[in-house]
Formats: sequence, structure tokens, C-alpha cells
Amino acid sequence: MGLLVEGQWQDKWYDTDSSDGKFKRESAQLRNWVTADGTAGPSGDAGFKAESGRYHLYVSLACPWAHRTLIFRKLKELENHIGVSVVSPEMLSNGWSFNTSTGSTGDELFGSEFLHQIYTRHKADYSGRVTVPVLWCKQTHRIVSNESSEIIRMFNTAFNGITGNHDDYYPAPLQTMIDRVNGLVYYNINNGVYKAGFATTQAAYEEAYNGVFMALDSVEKILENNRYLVGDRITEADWRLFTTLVRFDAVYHGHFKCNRQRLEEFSNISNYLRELFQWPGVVDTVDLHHIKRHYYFSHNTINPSRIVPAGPAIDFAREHNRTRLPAVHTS
Ligand SMILES: N[C@@H](CCC(=O)N[C@@H](CS)C(=O)NCC(=O)O)C(=O)O
Repeated sequence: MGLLVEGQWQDKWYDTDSSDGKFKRESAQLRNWVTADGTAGPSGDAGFKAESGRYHLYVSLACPWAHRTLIFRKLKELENHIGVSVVSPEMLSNGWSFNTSTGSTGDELFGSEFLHQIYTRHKADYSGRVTVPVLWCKQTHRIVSNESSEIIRMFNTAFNGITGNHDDYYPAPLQTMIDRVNGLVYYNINNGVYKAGFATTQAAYEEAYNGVFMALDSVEKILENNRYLVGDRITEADWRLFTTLVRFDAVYHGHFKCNRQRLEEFSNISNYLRELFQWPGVVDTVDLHHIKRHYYFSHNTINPSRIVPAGPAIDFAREHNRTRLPAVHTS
């Protein structure tokens, strides 16, 4: 675990001393957009036109942010158009690695040893954390983006002309609502579990813990009468929540101490989670071995023994009751 400082790797854990024990996530720095015609997106430079075979994704199967991009690649039928390299779940003193003996596919483009070499290939004197996901452009030899929330928006529309898949997970009439729900879910749940897990004071931990369960209680209520988070169709908001939910009982409940209750004890959330898990193609994006191995093995300030728990035994493939609520298709 560490970061690049002017192109040099430094092995360093997160600094929480200057923030009263609170974990502060660094904003992603690389924010260009792939667009259908190569014009600039909402931020960054123009010149990244959607083309088959031009882009490559670097992901961890353990990471909830990277997981979003894998789900969108799957749902939007981009697998034959955008390649993927998977890092090892073990994120140790050199950060994310391409060690094939511990579960990486290897770096399919350059055969690098570590992900930080992709960042310095992009910019030799790069400074900042080396995070997944990364969307790489093979034509310009640059990182397009390392921000998952924006990569999924690109995948949602930019390649529609190539794939013929027009399913829309961020439809114009629902955007305001989706943004509002994303805000609550990101702050309290997606990032909330990390704020609880990486807190180094009791007060910072409890504040995050309370936020996690306040928001889960609200989600449980929403899902009582609504099939999905924003009305009766599945949207980006659901997939952004899903990647945290699917890790919750296996990792966040124990390792990050979010243990007021397990998600299995929330009736609506657990049924909803199973529906999303069983969505066509999604199961292929979930790897609980990588998930557990990453958190319990890599965070040695939290779990120095590196013992990976054997449980819990949860069957996400068992029946759910969500068909009792109406739903419409995304496209
Ligand atoms: N804003 C980023 C966050 C990505 C992120 O923090 N990824 C984690 C893995 S779950 C990571 O690579 N952390 C390495 C580090 O912080 O050094 C996104 O959503 O794409």
C-alpha cells in the first residue's frame, strides 16, 4: 500500500493523523472522457473517441469501485471491445501487482509487475495514489480516467453505436433523482464502510458506523414499496449500491466493524441484493475469493495475522421475492 511521489513509489498507509482519525479519500486525478465522436466530455481533454479495441481496463475483482466498471462492461456488451487485466487481490508494499501466482491475469498490455508502472507510463513524474479502476487508451498511451463513477457513464452511452446496445442506466428524466440517491449512498454506504474501517479514533469510527446504518435503514424503507432505488427500473444507482452490498456480510461487517447487523437480516435489502446478483451476467463479475483475500490479507494495520475468515456461508443464488413489485425494462 502506498503512493507515487514524482514518479517514485513510496510505501505508506493512509494518513489519518491530520484529520482527527478520519479516513479522507483522495479525489481521482485523471478525468478525461471517451465519447462517441471524440469531443471532450464534462471534464478533461478531447480526443478519446469510442472505438473497438482501443481501450483497456485495469481492475481488481476485490474493489467495489472497479467492480462497477466490470458490471457496466458486461451489461453494455462491451467485452469484445474493451480488454481487461486483473490485479492480484494481495495489495502489499508495492501496491497493486500483476503477480499471476496470487491471482492476477498479468498485465496484458505491457507485462508490468505493478500497477504503479501504468501510472508512470502515463506520466513519468506522476504523484498520487495508485488506484483501480484505470481506463487506458492504447492509441495515445495515456490513462483516460481513474474515476469509476465517470467510467460507468462513458460505458453507458459512448459505445452504443458500436455495440447496438442502447440500454440506459442514467435516463434523462431520472438523473436528478439518481444523483440525489448516489450522494446519500456514496457518502454513507459506499465510502461510509471505508470511513468506519479505516478510522483511527473511536469517534470517527462511530460517526461513520452510524451513517452506514442510518442509510441502510433508509434503503430498507425505500425498497419496501419500490423494486429499485429510483422507481421501477434498474439504474446506475442500484449498481453503485450493489457492489458494496455484495461485500458487506463477508467483509464490512467483520473487517470494517459495521456490525450492528448483517444484511441477511434486512428483509428487503437481502432480497434486492439477490435479485441484482442474479441479473444476467452479473454473477460473472463477483469473485468472493478475491474480495475476502484482498481486505483481510492486505490491510495489515487492521488484521495483522492475515487470517482470512472461512465464512460466512451465504447463497446469493437462492430465490428472492422482488417480483412482487412492478418493474420496467431499462432500454
Ligand atoms: N475514486 C476512485 C476510487 C478508487 C479506489 O479508491 N480504489 C481502491 C481499491 S478499492 C484503491 O485502488 N486503493 C489503493 C490506494 O488507495 O492506495 C474510483 O471510484 O474510481
